[in-house]
Amino acid sequence: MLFVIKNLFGYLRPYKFLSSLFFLTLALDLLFLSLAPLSFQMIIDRAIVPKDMHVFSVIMIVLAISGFICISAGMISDYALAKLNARVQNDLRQKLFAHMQHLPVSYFHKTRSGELISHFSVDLPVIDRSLAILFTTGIQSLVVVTISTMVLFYLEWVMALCILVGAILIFTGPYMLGRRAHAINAAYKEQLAAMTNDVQENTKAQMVIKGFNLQAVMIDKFMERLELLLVSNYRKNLMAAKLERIPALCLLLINFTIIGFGSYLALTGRISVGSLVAFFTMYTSMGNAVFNLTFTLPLMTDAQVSMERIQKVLNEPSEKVDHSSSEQIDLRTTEVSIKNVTFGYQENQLSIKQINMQIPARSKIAIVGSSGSGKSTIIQLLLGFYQPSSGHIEINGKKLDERNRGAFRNHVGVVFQDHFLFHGTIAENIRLGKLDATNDELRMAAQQAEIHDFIMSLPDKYETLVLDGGSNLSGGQRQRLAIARAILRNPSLFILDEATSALDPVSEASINKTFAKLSSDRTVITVTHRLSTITDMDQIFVLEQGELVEQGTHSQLLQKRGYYTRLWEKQQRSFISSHAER
Ligand SMILES: Nc1ncnc2c1ncn2[C@@H]1O[C@H](COP(=O)(O)OP(=O)(O)OP(=O)(O)O)[C@@H](O)[C@H]1O
Repeated sequence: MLFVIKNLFGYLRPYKFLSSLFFLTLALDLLFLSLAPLSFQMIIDRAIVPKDMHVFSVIMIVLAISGFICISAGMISDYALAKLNARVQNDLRQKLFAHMQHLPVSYFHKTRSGELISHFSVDLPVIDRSLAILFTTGIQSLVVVTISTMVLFYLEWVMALCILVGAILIFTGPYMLGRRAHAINAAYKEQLAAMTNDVQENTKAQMVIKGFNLQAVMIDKFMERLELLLVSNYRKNLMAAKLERIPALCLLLINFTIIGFGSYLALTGRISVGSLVAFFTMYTSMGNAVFNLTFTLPLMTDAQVSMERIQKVLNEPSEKVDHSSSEQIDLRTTEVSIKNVTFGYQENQLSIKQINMQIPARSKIAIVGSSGSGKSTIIQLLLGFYQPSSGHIEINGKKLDERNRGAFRNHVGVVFQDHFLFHGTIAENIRLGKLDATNDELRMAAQQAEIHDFIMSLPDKYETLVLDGGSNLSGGQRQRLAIARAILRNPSLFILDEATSALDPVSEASINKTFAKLSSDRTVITVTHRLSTITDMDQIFVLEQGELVEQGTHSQLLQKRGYYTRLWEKQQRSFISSHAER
């Protein structure tokens, strides 16, 4: 509970004025609510029993004025809390999302996307609810209990002592269950995140599922997941019920004791009837407050787990990128050197072994090799997504990890194998390459990527909506948009990782010509399987099982009659046979 309260107050720190307004008005509101039962004693003992109309009128006027102040204060505190709560939620969403943007690619490779989504869809709403309830019911109940206890001690200390002991008993049960409740809640949230992940994966895989008729298999798999979630949910609900039920039982026991003992004191004339009524009224309001407090206990456990889950993401170290730095990199006069680089995604499994590559400025190089030979891994290392386990990469003669990676990436135009398009218009998607690009620049990039004519044939032209991931476009159209995005950036280094793999050979040759024109004074690194597209490259690096096995120009490599020649001849044979079949 303390952890939750400390965190919630931490979230309020930036809003000093609103917080002060809230707590001040809340205090006024609660002071009246807590002391109101005392008016029964005054009215009975000082007005009704002595039949004093004047005192009665004064008490009623004081009550009316206090009531007005109390209602106004309550309304202001509602307004302040509503605003505070919305701001805190907003801050947390912003903080979490901004932090995610700076997490390294390796984090996303090892974390299920459903897990991250569940922080927004499950954990943040829990914090929202806990803040609302703790700062209304929670604080209200706590203040009522504190003030009531003091007044009860003033009215009848022996009975008050009984209540205090009872109140301690009420919270002992939930306190002892705390650790177990935390574990159960954390397990439930993990299962919930796994289910979110399954649903997300399923929506993305619908074509494969329908194509392979896997609906029944998917439903069975999901049922297995739901089985686990069901058990976990049941445990969580049962624990929440226990956390509420145990205090409720204790409270009943105290009620019984207090009613009996209080009535006995009044019967034996040790306290006045007014005091007894005031005591019972005060005790009833205190009992309600204690009861409300017990309701907040399961929520506090829930909030603690959610806060810890969010904090875990926020504690993940960010990638070293400083976009604000003005470090200048000009690859037109420099080179890229990969020196003795070894790397494995897992410690005991190397994907790249002792690779050396010299890529001079303005050169066009290709990296080829069979599937899984490590081509894309080199690109990921080059972009600084991962750190080599030994060796290093130099850009412009300076180690990449000593450079400002943001500044370096500003000079790179990259087209990935999985070119992602965002939900938005075609223009917005291309403009991501250069946010301040003019419409003319945008059109020019689209023309160079040979997608302009297609865009103009659409009813909404550049304002056509691209659905999530570009699902309303063909693979080739998506690829061309991604190429236009990279061209618009006007980079000094093009990195093309299977950038034209979705295009037909004629379109691919045409786009390659565009790149050749564009890159006359730039460095181009191409990863490809189609050897026919790289015959005029300045240098070709051939990888096999993470090792650099050959390098040279196309003709030099053919003369070696090694691994490259075998790959080349294999592709030529399949090209000839596919043409012969037509
Ligand atoms: N994120 C990752 N986590 C763990 N292993 C990975 C990851 N990405 C790639 N690998 C492994 O690293 C090796 C090299 O993969 P890489 O993607 O670099 O090959 P590639 O030559 O680009 O293949 P392809 O031509 O099929 O795209 C493979 O064995 C692959 O399984």
